[in-house]
Amino acid sequence: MARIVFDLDGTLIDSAPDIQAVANGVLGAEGQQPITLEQTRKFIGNGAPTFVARMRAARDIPDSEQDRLLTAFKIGYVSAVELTEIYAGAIPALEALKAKGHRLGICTNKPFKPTQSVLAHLDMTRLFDVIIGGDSLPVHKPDPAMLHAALDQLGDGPVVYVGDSEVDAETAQNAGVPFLLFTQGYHKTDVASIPQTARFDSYSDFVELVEETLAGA
Ligand SMILES: O=C(O)COP(=O)(O)O
Ligand SMILES: [Mg+2]
Repeated sequence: MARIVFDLDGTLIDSAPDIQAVANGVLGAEGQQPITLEQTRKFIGNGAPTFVARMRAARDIPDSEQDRLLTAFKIGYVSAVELTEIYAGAIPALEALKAKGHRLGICTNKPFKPTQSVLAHLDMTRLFDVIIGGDSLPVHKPDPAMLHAALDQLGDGPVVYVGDSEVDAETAQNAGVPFLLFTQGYHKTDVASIPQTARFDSYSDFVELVEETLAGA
């Protein structure tokens, strides 16, 4: 049986509307204009500190405000669950993989507490044997240590990593594992230019794609 590890934001859940709302709450309290959903999607991927730095840069807020605004952002982030939606077909696909005996994990740059909150809110915690957040280790993706930590906790067996961004592709390359790219998430460049084993647009044929990838690995 295999170990299948997933990124979270932009891969299993469309969380950008919640992240945008938290960001705009922080900006509003500073007397700043809001950021758009499109900007939010571009700023996601490298964890909360980088998101806040990109948000500040969009509003010309100086570096000296980083720690204060990151603290405010993280406070709002823990309960930011109401606007997030699971991508169509993701839950049946995860359940089918589990039913086949595969072990599933999460490896996200989202901080651990908001990860726990949103997974619990969406009744998804039950699906995963390991959850590693962006602040669970001293380093985060694209450092392969997060993925290695998740894989170690899942035991033995072949591996697939599933994500939506350039950061995930780099993480998979750094860890030397096959990478499946979900094209509907928050990538910044053309999907064809992102290093990948294969890519998919919908979860309807995802289980077959995983089995093919495992067979070819
Ligand atoms: O929080 C982020 O920046 C990205 O989260 P992800 O790693 O689940 O895409
Ligand atoms: Mg992602």
